Amino acid sequence: MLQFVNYKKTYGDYPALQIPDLELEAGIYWIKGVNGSGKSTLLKSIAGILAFNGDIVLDGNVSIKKQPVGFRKLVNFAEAEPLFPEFLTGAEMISLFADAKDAPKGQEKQYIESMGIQTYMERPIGTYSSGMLKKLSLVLAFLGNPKLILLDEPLITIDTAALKILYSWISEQSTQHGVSFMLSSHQPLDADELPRAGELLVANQTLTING
Ligand SMILES: Nc1ncnc2c1ncn2[C@@H]1O[C@H](COP(=O)(O)OP(=O)(O)OP(=O)(O)O)[C@@H](O)[C@H]1O
Repeated sequence: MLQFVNYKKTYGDYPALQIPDLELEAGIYWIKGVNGSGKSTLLKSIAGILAFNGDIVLDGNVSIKKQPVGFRKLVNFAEAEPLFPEFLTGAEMISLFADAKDAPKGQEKQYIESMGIQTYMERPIGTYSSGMLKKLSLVLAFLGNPKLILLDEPLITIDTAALKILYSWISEQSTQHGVSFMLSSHQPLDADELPRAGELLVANQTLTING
């Protein structure tokens, strides 16, 4: 599903993360690692928002370097602490993302209703609490027809009801549409909800498949 080719990310002189050739099968992955090990660096690189050396290739033929636009249409990303323009409403933000991701018309409706965020869709994002913001960012990450969804710390700030809904979306997209997921989290994923999740460890400035 995802191939790393001589991947290397440095911040100035600091070698943050280096991945020799590695291929990940389709599936759901829990990215583990201590603070500062490089989890966000990894996810932001795959999301195409951080420059790096080497290449990342999706499904054997879509290279982030050679087909950056096509790659980004197939890979969605929710940041750990999302920042959106405060003057836009949630509905406007969703409309922007839906356009950019070529989302089927009306696709957002089921996610908005299921997450229960319809009551504040018309309010400016600047008035949202951190949990409301997180729920909006999770809805955005599911729009379009992604092959891979990257979720940085998705378990923080949302309430337990929202967490259950998120797990159900992940299971459904994974089993019914073959979407892969990479989730960074300091807490273990719920093994009852995502029984087949694999583990990736970010440590010693590299990424390894754990176990
Ligand atoms: N913009 C930056 N400039 C310089 N160094 C950075 C920058 N962003 C991250 N780093 C460094 O890269 C390393 C990896 O950071 P990263 O944010 O990817 O870690 P993380 O595993 O996501 O951490 P956490 O669990 O605390 O969120 C850290 O040593 C960090 O100091």
